[in-house]
Amino acid sequence: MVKRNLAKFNKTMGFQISHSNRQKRKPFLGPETDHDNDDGINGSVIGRLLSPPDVAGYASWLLKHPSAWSSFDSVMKEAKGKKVVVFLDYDGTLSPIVEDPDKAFMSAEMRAAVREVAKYFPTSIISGRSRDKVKEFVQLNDVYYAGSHGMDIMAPPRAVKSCDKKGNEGGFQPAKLFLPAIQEISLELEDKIREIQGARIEDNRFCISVHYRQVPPKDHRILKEKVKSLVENRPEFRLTEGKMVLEVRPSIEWNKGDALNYLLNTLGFSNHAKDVLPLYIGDDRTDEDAFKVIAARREGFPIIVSSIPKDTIAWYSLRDPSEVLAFLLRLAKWKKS
Ligand SMILES: O=P(O)(O)OC[C@H]1O[C@H](O[C@H]2O[C@H](CO)[C@@H](O)[C@H](O)[C@H]2O)[C@H](O)[C@@H](O)[C@@H]1O
Repeated sequence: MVKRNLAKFNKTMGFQISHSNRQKRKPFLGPETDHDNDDGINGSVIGRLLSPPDVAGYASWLLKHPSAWSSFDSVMKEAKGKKVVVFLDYDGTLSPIVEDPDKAFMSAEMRAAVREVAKYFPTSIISGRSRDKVKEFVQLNDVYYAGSHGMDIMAPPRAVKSCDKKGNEGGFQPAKLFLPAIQEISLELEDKIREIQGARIEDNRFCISVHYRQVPPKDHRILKEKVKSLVENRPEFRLTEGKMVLEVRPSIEWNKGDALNYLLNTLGFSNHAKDVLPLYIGDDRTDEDAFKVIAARREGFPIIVSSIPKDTIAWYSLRDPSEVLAFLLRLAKWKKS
């Protein structure tokens, strides 16, 4: 049985897989109650040993979300003669998930790969981090940056079409009016979680992350309850969950999917243009909003980064940031040749 599962797994990894999931996609089921164990921290490398049940589960998940790497040639056939526009998430996609959010550095190889991709395709990074922070990590000029889950967008000067009231070229900040309230709730959160060992707050400008990766598991529930109760009393905010992080954000209808559409427009591509194929790579729940936008277009490449089976509407998958790196290099090479 184990042998058969392993053989199936190898076959799945090695051969091209049909993309029949595109017709039979399951809807995204929304946030689960706990999101503690799905990020493969310390395990997110190619060649990680999977236990037999993992192997079988991952192999059958791969049939629904084929590897964008293994099926590269057939996937990219669709892109011939069309304009591919690249969107990348940061944490868990361009950098591995690490204990300390301040140390989620991107490797020099990954930076070079993104630089190479940006030479051939319009490229944007859409992150939950503050825009300044993600730019500090990425250190590239020729890409667009959208921070705070898309609530803080800045285009590079070469593609800019518009200025905001202060003359900031290409700037778009739909949650600007919330800034004073965000600062207030940030102080309240600090106060609420002060006593919980390991809990930390990250100021992402238009949203706030409450991290619990370093909180002892016995205290997770209490931390979540404290944050939830605070947000429940502030209707101008809502709560989303990421990888061992709670994210407090303004209750506006704006997410990574809206940012993707905004950037497509800024680049001069109509949202419905048939010759434009958005490619989005991301690993977390907030990335599902961007996958949803691509799925609604029925064309493009929504790619989830995961080394374990998970609920997603992405059509394709990559195991971890090292596969993302390999995929990006191949994408640039494909265009070059
Ligand atoms: O949209 P993203 O770029 O993926 O940002 C989402 C959150 O990523 C960061 O937190 C996650 O990565 C950390 C570093 O690996 C890890 O320690 C943490 O547990 C993860 O949740 C970032 O720190 C958050 O502010 C972002 O919202």
